[in-house]
Amino acid sequence: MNFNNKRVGVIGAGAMGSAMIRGFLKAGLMQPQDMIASDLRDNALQELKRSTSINITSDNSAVVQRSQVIIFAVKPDQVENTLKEVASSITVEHLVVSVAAGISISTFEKHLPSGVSVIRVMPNVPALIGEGMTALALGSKAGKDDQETAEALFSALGKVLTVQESELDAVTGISGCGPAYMVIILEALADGGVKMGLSRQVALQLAVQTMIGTARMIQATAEHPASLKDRVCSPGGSTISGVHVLENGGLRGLLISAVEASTKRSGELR
Ligand SMILES: NC(=O)C1=CN([C@@H]2O[C@H](COP(=O)(O)OP(=O)(O)OC[C@H]3O[C@@H](n4cnc5c(N)ncnc54)[C@H](O)[C@@H]3O)[C@@H](O)[C@H]2O)C=CC1
Ligand SMILES: O=C(O)[C@@H]1CCC=N1
Repeated sequence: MNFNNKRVGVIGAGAMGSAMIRGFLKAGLMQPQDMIASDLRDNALQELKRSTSINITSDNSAVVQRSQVIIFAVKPDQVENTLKEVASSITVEHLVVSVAAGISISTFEKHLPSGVSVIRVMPNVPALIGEGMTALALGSKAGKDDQETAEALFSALGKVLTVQESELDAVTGISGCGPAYMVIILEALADGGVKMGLSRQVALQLAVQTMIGTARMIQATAEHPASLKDRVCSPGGSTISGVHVLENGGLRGLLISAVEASTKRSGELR
């Protein structure tokens, strides 16, 4: 079986490239023989081959030749070189997908033969376990079929939204970068528990399940976060004492500034 009779190739098998590959396989969307990945690092490719059995190559053009959907997952500063290397062998039969932060659709369209469909997406690392968040934006040549292909591909990795390309830097600032913010919060909550005498293992388990449970509850009920906070804060109780410390420390302002900084930085990468 392969995905809608389309073979998928990934150029750049690093953190995000390999998370997507593993996510597609885990979701049963395609079989290992229908996937190919290229990278400059032989050890990364060998490890991917060992753990997933997908096809690997050090030759980016082999990915183009053997795939209908080509996902560019190299660092933003490597996109242009990689694109120039393979652009002439890409045809209108291909769908080009880029996950590179900040690299515009027009950069791709400028280098590719005219008529090639491009979709720019911003996934995140929880794609690895099917809990990803992906936003996608359509290039000028991408049609309904291309959108459906990309949505089917990325919905195997979690939730998918279609947005305007102009919104993708802000998407990057929240969900692209967000896993790093979330684990910093988790680690710090666990540190608090350790400071108060809990074992690291117990403290982390408490923090993780609290984050999952709270997020799932907001997702399931669409309750406003402030209303849930109010329900947890008993009058004169322990939560409001902790909330006071967070407000004094400016946690909200810090998180807003973090999203703003990531969004701006993403915009500088193009
Ligand atoms: N790490 C993350 O959480 C997310 C990353 N992204 C985007 O994904 C892309 C990749 O990021 P990461 O996976 O974090 O970086 P990474 O450094 O882990 O992976 C990039 C891979 O590309 C390979 N590479 C470099 N030049 C190459 C070339 N010419 N041909 C083939 N392979 C080449 C590298 O050896 C490396 O394995 C970036 O554009 C980033 O903006 C998007 C969303 C989330
Ligand atoms: O840090 C970065 O630039 C990439 C984009 C989103 C997550 N990681």
